[in-house]
This record gives sequence, C-alpha cells and structure tokens, in this order.
Amino acid sequence: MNYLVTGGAGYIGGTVTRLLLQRGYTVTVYDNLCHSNRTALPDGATFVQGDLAQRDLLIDTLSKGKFDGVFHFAALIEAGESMNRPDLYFRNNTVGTLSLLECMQNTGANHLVFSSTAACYGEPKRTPIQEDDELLPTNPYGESKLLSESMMKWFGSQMGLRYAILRYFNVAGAVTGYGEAHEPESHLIPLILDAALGLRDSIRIYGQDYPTPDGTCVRDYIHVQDLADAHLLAMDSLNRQNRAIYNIGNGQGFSVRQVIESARRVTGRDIHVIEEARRPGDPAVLVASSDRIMRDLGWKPNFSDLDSIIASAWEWHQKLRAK
Ligand SMILES: NC(=O)c1ccc[n+]([C@@H]2O[C@H](COP(=O)([O-])OP(=O)(O)OC[C@H]3O[C@@H](n4cnc5c(N)ncnc54)[C@H](O)[C@@H]3O)[C@@H](O)[C@H]2O)c1
Ligand SMILES: O=c1ccn([C@@H]2O[C@H](COP(=O)(O)OP(=O)(O)O[C@H]3O[C@H](CO)[C@H](O)[C@H](O)[C@H]3O)[C@@H](O)[C@H]2O)c(=O)[nH]1
Repeated sequence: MNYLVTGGAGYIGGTVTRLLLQRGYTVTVYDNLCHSNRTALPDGATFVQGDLAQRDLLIDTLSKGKFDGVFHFAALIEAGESMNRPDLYFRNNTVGTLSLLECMQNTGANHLVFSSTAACYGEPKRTPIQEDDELLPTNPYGESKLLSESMMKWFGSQMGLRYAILRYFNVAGAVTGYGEAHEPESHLIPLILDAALGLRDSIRIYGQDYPTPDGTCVRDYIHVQDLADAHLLAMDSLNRQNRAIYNIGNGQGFSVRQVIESARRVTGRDIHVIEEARRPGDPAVLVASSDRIMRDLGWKPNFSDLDSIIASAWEWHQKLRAK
C-alpha cells in the first residue's frame, strides 16, 4: 500500500508514518514544516515540503504518487491561540482542507482519514460524549475542524469521497524514539515534564473554578500508539464503508491537578504549580465514548491508565531534552 500523510513531520502524523513504514507500506509526507522540522522525519518516507494551499504542488504530488489513501493531519492545533487569531485557523485548517479535497478530486484520490477533534463538541451536555451529540465548538480551532467535516460530508455524497473522521481527545505519550514535542509547546503533559526536569520553574493551572470535582479542567488522555492503530483500522475500513465518524479516547476523565499528581508519581520529582486565570475557549470537561469504533472496527486501547501514558512520555522526554 502507498499513502500520503499531510502533517507527517508532526507529533501524531509522524507516529502514524512510522507505523505505516513498520508495516512495510510506502509513505510520502507532505508538510510545510511550520510547526516541525526535518529531523522529525523518519528514514524511509519520501518528503515533499509544501503547504496545503500550494495546489499545483499538491496535485503534482497526488498525481505522481497514485496513493491508496490520504491521512490528513496538517493543521494548526492550539485552541487557545485560535481565540486570538481565528483568521489563521480558518485559512490554514478549513481552506487548507478544501484545497486538499479539491486536489484529491482532481486526481482521483478518494480514500481519506481526517484528524478531527473533541473540540468540535464544545461544552458537552452529557459525558461520555457520543458521536451524534451536539456539535457547538467553543473556540475557532474546533469550528475550523467542524467546517472541514461538513465539506467532507458533501464531497462524499456528491463526489464519491470515502472518508473516516476521527475525533481525537487529548493525545499523549510516545512510541519508541518518537514523542510529543510541539513547536512551540503549549500542551499540558510535555510542559509538566519540562517542569519536572527543572527546565521550567513551574506549571500553570489555567482555571480553578470550573464545575468539576477539583475545579480544574477534565480531559480524556489517549496514547498516541493506540490512536495510530485506529488510523490504520479506519483507512482499511474504507474498502467496506463509504464514511464513518469515530471518537478516539479512553473513556476516563482526569483533571489538570490529577495529571500533575500522576506526573509527580511517575517522575518522582517535585513539580511546582502556579494558579492562573482560565484560558479562553477551554471547555470544562471532554471525555469520550469510543464504543462505536470498538464495535465497528474492533479497536481497543492498550494504554488505559494515565500513569502508563505519562511514563512513556517521560521516558522519551528525558532523552529529548538531554540532546
Ligand atoms: N495533539 C492533540 O492532542 C490533538 C487532539 C485532537 C486532534 N489533533 C489533530 O491532530 C493533527 C496532528 O496534530 P499534532 O499534535 O501532531 O500537531 P503538530 O503540530 O505536531 O503537527 C501538525 C503538522 O502539520 C504541519 N502543517 C500545519 N499546517 C500546514 C499546512 N498548511 N500545510 C502543510 N503542513 C502543515 C505542521 O508543520 C506540523 O508538522 C492536527 O490536525 C490536530 O488538529 C491533535
Ligand atoms: O500550561 C498549561 C497547559 C494546559 N493547561 C490545561 O490543560 C488542559 C489540556 O490542555 P492542552 O493544551 O494540553 O490540550 P487542549 O485540551 O487544549 O487541546 C488538545 O486536545 C484537543 C482535543 O480535546 C484538541 O484537538 C487540541 O488540538 C489539542 O491541543 C486544558 O484544560 C488547559 O487549560 C493548563 O492548565 N496549563
């Protein structure tokens, strides 16, 4: 099999690229490196440096590659940043995805697995969240992904696109030799691990007055290896089904304070905390029901407890920072 991976120089796209290569598949990564660098690219993948907006380059890449499918990860990913710069998020994520869909249509590529997000749901009315629950994003990042989902629906029904939308919850952890290192980093777990290593003075907790048991936001953390497995199952399923939408999470919520406690247990280090105001756009609680993908595709997470997810991140993070 031969696949195109947009955003394949990033954290999750890079992990899926490694898994595809391990399975013996051929992979081309398409990435503009706006939030990553070449050193993150695995040996064995062909690399095209390009932006989703570069239609000629994208069409050329798709035409030459004759791909069996496209995994679409390329996006800006910070909910907080999107509150200040919605324009960037709609341009890069939504218009960028439209460009990809048009180029796929032009070149006859029609199997797509798309990285969507729990941020599409906004503040949920019930927990765990199911795929058919209300979609009311509280930040432009989530809206930019929801609009992309809507385009896929119409490219599917009117133009024959076969697609799987994966709404991930909070992705964490590392596989051998590759883990989370966003540029710049804004995500909770790598920032906590930097604090454990003494590379930051403290970790800031954004908001202590949420309607949750300890007042801090609750999230559902899913290991990147389990998430990567779901991508391969989803792509394969497009030979049997035209379209699907799946949540990918562990079904368990952990507050920011619980994540910090887990990191203290795993690292054995002191982690200093500073309490800050809420970060605009953050929903209080996001916890997934992943029953649908378990039932339809037989997916099952192997890393279900938070300590083991953080332990895998910690092992990799120490090596990363030692470089
Ligand atoms: N990290 C999470 O917890 C999480 C949760 C839900 C969904 N997602 C989604 O998963 C995907 C991957 O996230 P990640 O954590 O690996 O982020 P990342 O920033 O590590 O990777 C994104 C990659 O896309 C590239 N990119 C961005 N815009 C591009 C463009 N216009 N053209 C070409 N390349 C472009 C970046 O250079 C980067 O390499 C994103 O679509 C994100 O929205 C992530
Ligand atoms: O220094 C920090 C960083 C984060 N947080 C809090 O920790 C929680 C998790 O924050 P992250 O920034 O790690 O992740 P988000 O929940 O904001 O978003 C992540 O998961 C989403 C899905 O749930 C998206 O898809 C998005 O791309 C991805 O970044 C939030 O309540 C946030 O306010 C802090 O308290 N301090």
